[in-house]
Amino acid sequence: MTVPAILALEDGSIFRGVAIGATGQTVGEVVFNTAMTGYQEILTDPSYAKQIVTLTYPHIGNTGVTPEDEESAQIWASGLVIRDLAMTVSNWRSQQSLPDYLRDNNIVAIAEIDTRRLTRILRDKGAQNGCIIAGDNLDEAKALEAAKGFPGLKGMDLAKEVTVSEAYSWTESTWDLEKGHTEGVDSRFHVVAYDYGVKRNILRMLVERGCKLTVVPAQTPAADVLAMNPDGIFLSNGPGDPEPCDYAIEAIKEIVATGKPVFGICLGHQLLALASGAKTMKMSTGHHGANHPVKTLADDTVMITSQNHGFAVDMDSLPETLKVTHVSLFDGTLQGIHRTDVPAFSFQGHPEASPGPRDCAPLFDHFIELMEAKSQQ
Ligand SMILES: NC(=O)CC[C@H](N)C(=O)O
Repeated sequence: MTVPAILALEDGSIFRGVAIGATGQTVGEVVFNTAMTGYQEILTDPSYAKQIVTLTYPHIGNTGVTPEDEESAQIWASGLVIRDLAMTVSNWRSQQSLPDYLRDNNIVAIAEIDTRRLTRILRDKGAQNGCIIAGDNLDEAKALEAAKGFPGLKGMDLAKEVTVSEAYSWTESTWDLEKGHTEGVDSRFHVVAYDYGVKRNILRMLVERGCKLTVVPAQTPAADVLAMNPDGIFLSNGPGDPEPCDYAIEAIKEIVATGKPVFGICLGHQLLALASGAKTMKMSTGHHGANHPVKTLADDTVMITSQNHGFAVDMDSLPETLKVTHVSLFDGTLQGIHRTDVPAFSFQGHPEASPGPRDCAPLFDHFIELMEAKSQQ
């Protein structure tokens, strides 16, 4: 039996469709993601907290879901909007269908939506706050009111909400076709990773490169991290606005001052920039997809990258100690920085992919090189 659903945007647009997840109501910032695959990794990326994701690829659900592809312990996206749900699941790794997975996780989702019309609105007007209601007796006015009532992500510190409560160690490495997820061996470096909403594949790619990982809560003071005497510190991705995360900015300032190697991804990149004296801003549509060209300024090469961010570091605000290393070829925004005075660098996109291309995996190798160089001093 089909259950009806509606999506309302703060600009007054109403879309009617069918529910493919839980019944009920959800609100958040509506953003579009252009990746053709990886809906499960997208849903479980903690950086999507308080966001409703619409996928521009029209046919979704055909490969089902598997616990092996979870990027965190739960779905963090506030909702899902798609054009067409696959009628059948066909993949040897699948353990559950997408609608069952959404219902089990109590996620409200809507299909049969004109996602091209929706994406044009988001592209032209910028990300919109929105509301999905799924169930009988749908009330458009109520959905519109809820969409308008969502305060928006600007000024919202979500890293401290999605982080873990206790520190833990992580030993799982990357996925192998024959072995599944492997365990790390021969760890050469101890890395403390700040969890602002970390994606598992980042941790796996560090383990794969010989790191022993201790993952710590977002609000862990720098002194506690330094007391563990790490070889390097990693700053994770995460949801919300980086600017209000004053505890993180403070801790990063202290850590960077020690001269220990630091690597930041996405929110971690923005926080390293803020801790170095730069400014961040809210973008209009943001970048969400798996095909974004990014130029490496050092050698004029182009990487196709995975992206998921709605804030960016303001290129005009960089202090002298920050050198630009990467720029987006879609809109010229800042994609990477390196400190000129200490071994600290960061990237705005997602080198861990998951989903997406692996062109920028060498950024992880650069972190290892910095730790190697430091250990030889
Ligand atoms: N993936 C991320 O870490 C996102 C960073 C930040 N929340 C943004 O939207 O820009």
